[in-house]
Amino acid sequence: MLFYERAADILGRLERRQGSVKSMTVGNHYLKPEEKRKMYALLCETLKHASALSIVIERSGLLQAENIEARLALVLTHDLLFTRGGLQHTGADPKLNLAIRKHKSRLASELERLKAELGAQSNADLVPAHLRDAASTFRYVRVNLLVTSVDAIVKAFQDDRYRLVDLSQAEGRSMHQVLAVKSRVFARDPHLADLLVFPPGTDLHAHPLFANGSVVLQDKASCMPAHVVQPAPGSAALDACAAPGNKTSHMASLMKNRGRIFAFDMDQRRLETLVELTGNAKCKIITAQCMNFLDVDPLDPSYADVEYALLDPSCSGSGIVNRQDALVDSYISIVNPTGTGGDESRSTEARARNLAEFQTSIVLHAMRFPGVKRISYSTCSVHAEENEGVVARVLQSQTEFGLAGADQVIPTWHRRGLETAGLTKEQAACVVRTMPEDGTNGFFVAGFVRQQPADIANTKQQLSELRASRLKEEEARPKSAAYASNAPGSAAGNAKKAKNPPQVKKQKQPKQPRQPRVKTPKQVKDDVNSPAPAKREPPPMVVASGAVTKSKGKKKPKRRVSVAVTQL
Ligand SMILES: C[S@@+](CC[C@H](N)C(=O)[O-])C[C@H]1O[C@@H](n2cnc3c(N)ncnc32)[C@H](O)[C@@H]1O
Repeated sequence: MLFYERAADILGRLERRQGSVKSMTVGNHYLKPEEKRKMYALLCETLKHASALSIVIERSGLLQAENIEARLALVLTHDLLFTRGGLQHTGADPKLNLAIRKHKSRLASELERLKAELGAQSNADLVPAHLRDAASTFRYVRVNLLVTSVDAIVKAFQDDRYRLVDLSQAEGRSMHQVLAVKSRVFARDPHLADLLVFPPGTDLHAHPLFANGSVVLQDKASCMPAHVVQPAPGSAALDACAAPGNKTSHMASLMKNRGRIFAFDMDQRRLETLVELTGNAKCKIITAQCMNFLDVDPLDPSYADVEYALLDPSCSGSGIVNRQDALVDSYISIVNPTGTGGDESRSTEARARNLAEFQTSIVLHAMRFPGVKRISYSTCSVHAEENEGVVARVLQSQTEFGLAGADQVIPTWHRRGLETAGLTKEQAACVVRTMPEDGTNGFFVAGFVRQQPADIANTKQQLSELRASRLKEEEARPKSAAYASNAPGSAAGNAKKAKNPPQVKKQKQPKQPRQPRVKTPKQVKDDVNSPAPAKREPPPMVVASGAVTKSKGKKKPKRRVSVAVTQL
């Protein structure tokens, strides 16, 4: 296939949602290495300008005159009108190249006419506003208080020629005006004390302060849960769905590396990333366990002193501002304005329902830990069913916990919950939402606080009933269905993970002795119950630090962590 034909083919696949722009361009084995970036750029730009290009093509009569396919016309017209070099000579059949060039002046005059109609000064102004918004999310830098202080980091950025601006003195100017794209400025975040804000597009991945663990690149919304759960230094906390560990490391930062954090996740690879990331961030109080949280026994004495629970379970991710997704969605709405996604939207609804059930069960399970007194529940979803809906169900299902008041849940943040899905106006005011127009991802956070002491006898009874019903469900399920139902929270998924905890300890490699990076529940229990080694500080916990190969004095080769990008 020639270059433009391939591009048109990928557009068709994007319409059918058969993959992402990235996977079908930079991850496309049919493309030569030198073509991959070009193809990626062509598709992103064509998608961005698809609405303007479609109008120009239609008005020019190109499709009828040359009898060419609409997607092919889009990519060809893009390059013809929007790139300096024009059409790539070998990008299409020479006859087609010639035919399209014949229409250049007509297409160009239609483009100018459209710009005049829309008051657009440049081609960039033709990009719809909602796609520009997606690119305008601020970059947030969380200061790792285990390594440094906010003041020290502010000074370090100033020394690096970044200018500190005071948002409280902005006098009616929007944050986007104060922190304009490409300017070398930054500000202290007005809501979260350990956060700094940089203009959209700032890339600090190569900055030494990121490389040495002094700062973590984490979206603002994702920094809210740790501030809502507010774990006290020296206490014990749990993170139920922890990997890749951004919120876990944030809790450790707020706890000043004092106390302990039990971090659970059922995905071993993600948990290994957690161990690495939290190790880079110098966290020393995290015990990482590869487990389904729903299988963790709240009455296990190891967790008796756990007072705080951060719950950030899997969700639809509908709040994540991903430019490419936004581009594809927008393109599909142009080429298929009436939408033929009936089945798709039905399955989305069903998925949201299943997720909400799973999310509710995670919150209710955390409430069974007798010492837990404060919980944060969060999702990066904008669907009420996964957010306010889950909160309402949790409140209806038990009486020991109530909603934390608005004064405890990022009180200065303006956007609160929706008065919907069973929440009253007062309850909705207690929870927090963020949206892309706030310069963050779409996100939701609620806090729960214990109102009555735990009824341990009742909890025990509930737990044994729960286990019995899961076992029954598992036995009743036909074997062949096991894989499909291995979703988070499903009984089969739980049973599978619980029965086959990953054995990371690899004893059979005498040349490279390793300590287990992620401990099995039994190993963790042994650690918790065994006395602290005399010289270790802090003592008994499995430390999720990068230093896991101390034993033979050999340095472990540094692994690159691909997840260390703007983190959710
Ligand atoms: C939204 S991500 C968590 C992100 C993480 N809190 C952070 O800030 O880095 C959800 C995680 O939940 C894990 N998960 C899903 N179901 C789980 C379960 N039943 N028990 C434990 N972990 C689960 C997934 O593997 C995934 O890593």
